[in-house]
Amino acid sequence: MQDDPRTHLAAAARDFYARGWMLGTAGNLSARSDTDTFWITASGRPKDRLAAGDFVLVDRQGQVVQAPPGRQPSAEAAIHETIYRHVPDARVIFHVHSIEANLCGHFARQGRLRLPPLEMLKGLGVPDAEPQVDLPVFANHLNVARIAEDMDREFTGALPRVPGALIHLHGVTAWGPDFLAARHHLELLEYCFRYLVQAKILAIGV
Ligand SMILES: CSCCC(=O)C(=O)COP(=O)(O)O
Ligand SMILES: [Zn+2]
Repeated sequence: MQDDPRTHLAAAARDFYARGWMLGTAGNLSARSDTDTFWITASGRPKDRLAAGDFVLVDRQGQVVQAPPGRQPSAEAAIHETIYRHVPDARVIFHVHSIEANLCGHFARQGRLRLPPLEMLKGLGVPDAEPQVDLPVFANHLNVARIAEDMDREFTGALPRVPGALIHLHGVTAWGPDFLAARHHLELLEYCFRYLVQAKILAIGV
């Protein structure tokens, strides 16, 4: 059970819940296996107390392979499926709803949020001296399939330079090749969001 991805996902969810990023059942987490299936949180479950019965196994077409009674996959599973399809080394995906991520959506221009040129960007795979890096920002649609379609279109053109994407007035999604890397990527993006909000309050140009 120790190496069961569901155990790692539940631990990550408790951590993110404690940070205020997964309140009121918000967010969803997934981990891909070698067999082209992924475990994803069931829809509408409280993220501070996930158990094995709160995860659904789905295939790359979004079809349910294994589900505990009464559980449906996250309503946002199509977004995870889209990311796994486009990003070959993404094996873990974390989607959370922080206040700062949602405030930062207001700073986006033309579907892009310019990240602050911080040393921290190295942890997102950007080693440049004076980085000029944008995070893609997608419109939030009631129909999640439309968000996934927008992401599919964008990622078909080019993958983002950093392992993440923002959905306006909704939350951020970050990914990585393993649990630790995905968590670091999420933490670094959330750090950037906090920085941008504080910089705005202090009227510091970024
Ligand atoms: C209360 S959060 C609204 C839905 C959402 O955006 C989310 O991340 C959780 O949806 P899920 O179906 O994965 O529970
Ligand atoms: Zn969400």
